[in-house]
Formats: sequence, C-alpha cells, structure tokens
Amino acid sequence: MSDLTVSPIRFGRILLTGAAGHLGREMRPRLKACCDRLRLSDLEPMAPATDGEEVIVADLADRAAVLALLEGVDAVVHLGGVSTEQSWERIAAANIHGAVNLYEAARRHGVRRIVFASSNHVTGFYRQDQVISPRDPVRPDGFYGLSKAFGEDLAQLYWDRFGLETVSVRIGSAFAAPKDRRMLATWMSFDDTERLFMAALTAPVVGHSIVYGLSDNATAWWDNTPARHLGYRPQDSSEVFRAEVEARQPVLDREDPAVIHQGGAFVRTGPFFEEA
Ligand SMILES: NC(=O)c1ccc[n+]([C@@H]2O[C@H](COP(=O)([O-])OP(=O)(O)OC[C@H]3O[C@@H](n4cnc5c(N)ncnc54)[C@H](O)[C@@H]3O)[C@@H](O)[C@H]2O)c1
Ligand SMILES: O=C(O)[C@H]1O[C@@H](O)[C@H](O)[C@@H](O)[C@@H]1O
Repeated sequence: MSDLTVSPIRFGRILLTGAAGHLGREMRPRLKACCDRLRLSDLEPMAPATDGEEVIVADLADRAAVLALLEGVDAVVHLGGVSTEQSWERIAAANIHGAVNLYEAARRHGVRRIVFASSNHVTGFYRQDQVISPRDPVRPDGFYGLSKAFGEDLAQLYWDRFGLETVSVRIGSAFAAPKDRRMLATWMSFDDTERLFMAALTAPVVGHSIVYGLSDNATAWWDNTPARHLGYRPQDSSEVFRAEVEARQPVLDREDPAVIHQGGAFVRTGPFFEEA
C-alpha cells in the first residue's frame, strides 16, 4: 500500500460501487484509510463489513435501491458496472440505466464529487502509433466503450446543469502486472490507481475532468497534459516487466486489428445481444 493511505485528507462517507470486483477489492482498504465511513456496494456478495464500513447489496439498475444507497454520501468512487464487452442488454442495464440512476441519486442527495471508472475503450479505435489526449474525439471500440462514453457525457451534463463534479478516469489496464505487450503501454499499478483516485477526490476544483489512468510507462499512447491540474504523479512503470512480457509474446501479427489499435482484442469482440 502506498504512502497516500496516511494522507491527512479525510472524508466523511465515501461510497465505493463495484466493491466485489477485481479493482473494488483492491481499493477497499485504501479508501477506508481516508474516510470515516466507507459504504461498499455491489450486485454480488462482498466480504462482511469491518469497523467503519457499511455493506449494501444493490443493483445499479434498480432506481429506488440506488436512491437509498446514496443517502448521506459525500463522494463516490464508481467502479460498479459491466467491465468487458458483453451483451448490449447487460451493458445497457448496468452502465447506461445504472449510471443515470447513480447520478440522479447523487444530485438529489447533494453529493459533491464522483470519480467515475471510465475506460480506455472510449478511444479504443485510435491506432497504437497515435498519441492522443483527453481532448481528442471519442472512438469507442464496442458497446462497452460506447457505454463509458455515455457515462462521461452524463457526467458533463450533471456538471453543466447541476454543479456535480466528476473526474472520469479512462483506466488503461489496472492489474497486478501487465499481461501482454499491449499492456506495457496501458498498465496502471494498484498503487498508482490509488494515487490517481486520491488526486481525483482531493483536487480542489475539477468540474468535469477527463484523465487517462496509466502508470509512468516508457511506451504510452495517452498524453495527460490537459489533466495536470489533478496533480497525479504516477510512481510505477511497466518497464520492469518488459523483458518477461516480450519473451512470452515474441512475435506480433501486425495485420491483426488487435495489434494495430489501442483497444486491443476489444476492437474485434462482439457485438453481442441476448437471444430472443
Ligand atoms: N481493471 C481494469 O483494468 C479496468 C480498465 C478500464 C476500466 N475499468 C472499469 O473499472 C471498474 C472496475 O473494474 P474491475 O476490473 O474491478 O471490474 P469487475 O468486473 O471485476 O468489477 C465490476 C463490479 O461491478 C459489479 N456490477 C456489475 N453490474 C452491476 C449492477 N447492475 N449493479 C451493481 N453492481 C454491478 C460486478 O458485480 C463487479 O463486482 C469497471 O467499471 C470497469 O469498467 C477497469
Ligand atoms: O483495456 C484493458 O486492458 C482493460 O480495459 C478495461 O476497460 C476492462 O475492464 C478490462 O477488462 C481490460 O483488461
């Protein structure tokens, strides 16, 4: 765990959605260290609440449940939702209707700020020989990326109309280690993820800011200059994994759309629909 967990900055109640998920389980103890009460929510069961925690099972698609979930919350780290290319119906329920339910409940309860787990798949159809910034137009690589682009537009609407602040974090690949050559560029360590979430929660003025979530990797496709005001300074780099990753994947098929585009295999996955 990084030094940031002993930051003197403290919150009242933070809501962490997607708490049963891969990143939610990693972030749970780290967020716990910076707030008085941490409310954890997911569709799936979570580890029982410890001191200072509240655990609430809720479906983001259930408007009434989400309205109750946001009561008494100061800030949200919104990780909940479908996190891969799945059927349009599943994506729409969690990432479209669920996002609207979350933002509307947050507005009604006077929540100040949301850190939204967006995704690099919002711009997955840019090529790997392009360096882009959060100001470039979106180019989603599937329904999943499209749903995250919707989430970002929703955040912009709730900032413009209601003054509810959001930092949309277009997370690259937040895993313990990069799994393939692509992730040498997209990887973000868990410690850097914590640093970025803390920067997003504590920067004094954010409006609706968009930032890419990556470590200080030698190879990078994303220029975060427009998000410098957040003060995020990654400390880790995928470079330490390069030799091992390249040895595991020595040959790349440069005709493969997944090798050409930033979104990797997502650019040729789906579209999926539920059977009638
Ligand atoms: N891990 C990454 O590299 C990465 C990269 C880009 C974006 N993200 C985003 O970050 C977030 C967390 O990612 P993760 O890797 O932990 O994904 P994950 O799939 O492990 O976790 C997502 C959680 O959301 C929950 N969820 C799904 N539908 C729900 C619903 N209708 N109501 C309530 N909860 C629901 C799931 O049960 C799951 O526990 C996701 O929003 C994902 O899109 C992650
Ligand atoms: O692009 C990536 O590596 C990651 O993108 C995220 O949006 C997905 O949730 C995750 O499953 C992918 O591994």
